[in-house]
Amino acid sequence: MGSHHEPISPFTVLADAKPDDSSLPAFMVSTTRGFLPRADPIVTLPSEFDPLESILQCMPVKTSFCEPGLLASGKLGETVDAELPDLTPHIDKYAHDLPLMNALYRDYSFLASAYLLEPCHMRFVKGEEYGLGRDVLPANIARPIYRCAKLTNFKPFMEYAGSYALYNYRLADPALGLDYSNLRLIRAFEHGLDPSSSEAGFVLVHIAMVSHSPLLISGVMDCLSPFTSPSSPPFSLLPPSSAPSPSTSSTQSRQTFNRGLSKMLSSLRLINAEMEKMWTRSRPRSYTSFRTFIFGITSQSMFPSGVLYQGIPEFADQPQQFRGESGANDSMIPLTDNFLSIPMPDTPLTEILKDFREYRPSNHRGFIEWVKLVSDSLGLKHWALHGEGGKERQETRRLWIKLLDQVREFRWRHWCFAKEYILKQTSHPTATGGSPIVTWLPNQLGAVLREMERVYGSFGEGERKDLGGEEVEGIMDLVGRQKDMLDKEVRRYCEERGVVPSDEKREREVKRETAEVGV
Ligand code: HEM
Repeated sequence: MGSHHEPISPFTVLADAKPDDSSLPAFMVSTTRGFLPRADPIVTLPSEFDPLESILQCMPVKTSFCEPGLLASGKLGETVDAELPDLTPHIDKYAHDLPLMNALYRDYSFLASAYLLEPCHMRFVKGEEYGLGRDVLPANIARPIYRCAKLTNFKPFMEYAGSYALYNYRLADPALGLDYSNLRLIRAFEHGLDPSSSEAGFVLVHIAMVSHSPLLISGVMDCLSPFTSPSSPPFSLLPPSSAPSPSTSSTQSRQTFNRGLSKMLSSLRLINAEMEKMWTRSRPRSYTSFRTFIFGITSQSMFPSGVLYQGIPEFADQPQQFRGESGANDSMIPLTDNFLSIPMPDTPLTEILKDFREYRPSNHRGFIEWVKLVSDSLGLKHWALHGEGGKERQETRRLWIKLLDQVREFRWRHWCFAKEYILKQTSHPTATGGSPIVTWLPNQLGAVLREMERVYGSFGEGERKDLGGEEVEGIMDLVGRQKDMLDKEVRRYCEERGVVPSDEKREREVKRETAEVGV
């Protein structure tokens, strides 16, 4: 566990999201908008892009006029090939307006995914296997999406934040703000332009959850401020044996730290409560039909060798592979994982987790990495749980366990979603982001459950009793039960689907983690 006394250079989290400044990227972390874009997404494109707008309006299975659109009859591909001009030359005129570039990136990425996956959708609705998608993206989509993606720093394929979810809402009445009933989708594949549809509900629940992220971010910043601000009094992060007795400044710093943790906890509770509403806002049986369009082009049977982007010399005629949109690209849980230094097992599945973290706005990525750097290099977890601090330290421990419990709750509910929305509905083995569906989510959920037991077990018996009695004990009882349940469920799904669970491998991992990561 490292100790570090040099101040770490600060990361700028905006206190004013500057919604009118179009020279800044659409996505920058702020304490007012959190991980949402700095301003509500741009809906209307300049008139040069009318041909794009017109195809996108006619595209969904059910259009905004409630008529069957191009995807209902499988006519999107031929319409794009026959009617869409290459509008790339118009892009550079607006290149200074980064939020507009983001809107164009969103719109071209919707078109690209619909174009590539349309044949799979047509087979799916007939009850057949997905088969193969189109493996060539024509220049009239490839060139403009490549250009906008370069300007906005996204991959030239649909992403969760920049396109499908967080840059895809408008307010029905601007005066009513981000209230759920006021949110509408800008683009959709299936029935999503109807706000009561499952497609709309699926996307809008993500947005409603992220609307609670400002408090999470400001909690993290409050916690880290004594460590990262050069003007604050330094306090000890040394192991307990060599730590000096608590001084006023360290007590005050711990109080500040605990206030930050409480903010994070309030935010995560709101986020989890919003997530629970998914069950009614988006129905499990409807998920697999709009999901066809959000698959990626890596590790998917529909694109065994990826996709050739026409007209992009930089790609040198080599097929490209990108992960599909996935909540795995959301930033709230990765932020909390990094802040709490939750160790992930050293498995190929964790490599997928790291890869997912590449698919997000660059400012989000920078922030999450900065939090990891601060947390790891200062040995924050060790100080929080075992550093000096008297009764304030007990409070830190209580809050830390409750924060871990929120991450557990998120991942447990998420595993329940995966069972009901995916495993019960389809045998396709990979999720939209290209992760193996039976084992990937349990990889991280299992890691959190084990971390909770490890952290709790690192307190002395008397200290545990003093942690707040039944609430914390109740949390830990649940952890034990869920660990057993998860193991049994994963084993059963693996058996049913012929996936190798590699229990021995898992046991080896647990042993290694326990040996390596003392708290
Ligand atoms: C019906 C609802 C949902 C389903 C079926 C679902 C499905 C999935 C699947 C299958 C994955 C695995 C990665 C991949 O795509 O390949 C995943 C990952 C993830 N999703 Fe969702 N998701 C749902 C809702 C949400 C919501 C509302 C959020 C909120 C932000 C979210 C956040 C995440 C996160 C953070 C991960 C990474 C998990 C981890 O780190 O352990 N998901 N999701």
